[in-house]
Amino acid sequence: MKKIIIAIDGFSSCGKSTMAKDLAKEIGYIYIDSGAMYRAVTLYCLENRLFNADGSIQEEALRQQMGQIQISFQLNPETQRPMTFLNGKNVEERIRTMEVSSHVSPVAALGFVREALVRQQQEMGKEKGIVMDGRDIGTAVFPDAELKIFVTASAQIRAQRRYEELKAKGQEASFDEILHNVEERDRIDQNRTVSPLRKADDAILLDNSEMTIPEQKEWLKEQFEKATHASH
Ligand SMILES: Nc1ncnc2c1ncn2[C@@H]1O[C@H](COP(=O)(O)OP(=O)(O)O)[C@@H](O)[C@H]1O
Ligand SMILES: Nc1ccn([C@@H]2O[C@H](COP(=O)(O)OP(=O)(O)O)[C@@H](O)[C@H]2O)c(=O)n1
Repeated sequence: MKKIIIAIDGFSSCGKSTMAKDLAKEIGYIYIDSGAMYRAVTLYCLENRLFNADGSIQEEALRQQMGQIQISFQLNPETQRPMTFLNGKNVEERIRTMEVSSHVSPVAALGFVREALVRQQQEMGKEKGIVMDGRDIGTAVFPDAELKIFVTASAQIRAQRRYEELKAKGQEASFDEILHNVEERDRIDQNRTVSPLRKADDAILLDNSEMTIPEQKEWLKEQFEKATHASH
């Protein structure tokens, strides 16, 4: 069967990666978490002190150093989940911290950062057979993707899901801090000039507020079967 490109965009912490990973595993596609790439660049900025005291970014320094930021993914054999590597170091844990979450959106709003990462993302998908989740996959990275999903859920539910995720990792953070970060990131992501977060006209909208993980997995598989069946 012809391999396609599947783009899963949407708001922070609604379950995009979970759905994308589950489907990719089931149909034997590559899975790419584009958000992890923006988080890795943000971690690089934190580790190389490219943030000023007021939280702004030393943009020129970062632009000069973009060529030295190598991001790659390796599958964790135990969990079958991808691990994110920054310049050869496994940073999967660190990129998920609230420190990175509270710095990533301004980094992701920089045009030269987006150009560099989108080029890499498009390279990864050139053979198709890929599921990629993020904010601009169906609008900017793969506008011709054969299947586009846009996921949303109430901010409260999304914050609750992230709260439980961090708690399970032993990264305790207050629900209010997480809710604020989720809403703040969505506001910045939707209002930036470069590739703002928005639903592609041909994307299928899913509000998974009331859906369980198995239900959303089933729903996505059905969309995939329709898309590949229709494309014969
Ligand atoms: N439908 C759902 N119901 C409850 N929890 C969910 C659901 N989908 C995902 N989750 C959980 O919510 C957290 C965030 O999911 P994730 O896939 O990382 O979201 P995103 O990729 O949109 O940020 C994870 O802990 C995940 O297990
Ligand atoms: N394709 C993408 C993916 C993420 N991002 C940025 O990276 C941040 C983190 O993305 P993420 O998918 O890891 O965030 P969560 O939805 O997991 O909280 C987002 O808030 C965006 O600012 C982006 O601009 N474009």
